[in-house]
Amino acid sequence: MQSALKLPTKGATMNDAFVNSFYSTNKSISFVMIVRALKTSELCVPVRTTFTVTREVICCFLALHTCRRRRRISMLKRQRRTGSKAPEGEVAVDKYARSEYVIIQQSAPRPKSLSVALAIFVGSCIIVAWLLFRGDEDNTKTLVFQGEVLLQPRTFHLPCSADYENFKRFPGCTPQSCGRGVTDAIVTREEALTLRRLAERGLSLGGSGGGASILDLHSGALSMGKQFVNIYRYFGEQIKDIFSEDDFELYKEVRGRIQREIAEVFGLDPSQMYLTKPTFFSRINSTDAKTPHDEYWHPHIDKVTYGSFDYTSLLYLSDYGLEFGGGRFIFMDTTSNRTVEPRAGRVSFFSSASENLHRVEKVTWGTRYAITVSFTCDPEHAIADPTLT
Ligand SMILES: O=C(O)CCC(=O)C(=O)O
Ligand SMILES: [Fe+2]
Repeated sequence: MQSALKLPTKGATMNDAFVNSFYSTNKSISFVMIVRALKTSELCVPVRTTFTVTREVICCFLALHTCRRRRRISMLKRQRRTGSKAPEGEVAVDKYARSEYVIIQQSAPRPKSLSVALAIFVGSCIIVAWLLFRGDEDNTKTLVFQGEVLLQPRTFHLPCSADYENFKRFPGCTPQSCGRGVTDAIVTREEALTLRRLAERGLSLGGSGGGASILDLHSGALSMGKQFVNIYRYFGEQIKDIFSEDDFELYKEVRGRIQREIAEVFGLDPSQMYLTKPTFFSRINSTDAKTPHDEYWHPHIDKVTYGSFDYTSLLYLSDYGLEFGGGRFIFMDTTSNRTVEPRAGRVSFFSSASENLHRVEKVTWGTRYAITVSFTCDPEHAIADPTLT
């Protein structure tokens, strides 16, 4: 934000120089550079907002202080000229009083404007902190913002639910410790956009009449109106004009990276984890649902909904807030909701039982693309990576 505030440089005090440097586009001062870097970087919006607000407050503070000081200096000069006595509390202007830099030794109590500026500064900080850290009415907090870039996984550990006791245990895979994680470091934006083009091409062959369409490359299931068709059967050899071997290779490669990341975070043996079904691309827009298949927003537990899941991962292929509104992923914890804002290339993963009850917000505008990639510990539920042949 470029402010109109521009103090004259002639006769400037130290504060003038400092204030001007905040707003100068030419002078290089490290703080200005940092602020500018923050503005253009992909750091989260609240951080940028905090910096902007703080910068504005500091500038107001300095400007106020400078005005006050100038008033006092001109008053002292006037008193010298007219020979009148300085008021109680004011002190001498030193021998450089007529030069450009004026140093005043203050014995007077702190001027009122300083206290006011300080109060404004502290008040603004409190308001900004409140805006940043308050929850919504339903106590919703954001785990990861779209504008953040997580170069290290952000992980959260949770006690495992009792659900796992009802299933056979597989050493090296069955969750000992449960939780969730998000990372932007294992799939690049370019890879995500390539996969999104694959989803767009595939889904353009069909698509639900409601807001949610899926394409499952493994089973071939594609939403079509109010039902599903099998793309491999329906389109036969034609499918090779739509998808390439490279597309399937990329899918396999990305799936492998996600598997290794989950294994690392949960302390598992990746060779004991298997891809399971369903594993599918989703495309969601704001069209009203026509069938229950379109109702993606209901709270659910993946292990209950899909049976074989032990670990769920979601690879997002589009950006929340830029390409669609709504559509945030919400973990529904006992006393609060935690959201993940989708970002192209972002991978969110979690243990699939009831410690991770979740839902997706309704998409309010635009189109949201994602892939659900799921893993099981049970070799009987394993599926192979999808292939073209
Ligand atoms: O797309 C998402 O963010 C979540 C989808 C989901 O919950 C699921 O596929 O089970
Ligand atoms: Fe789910």
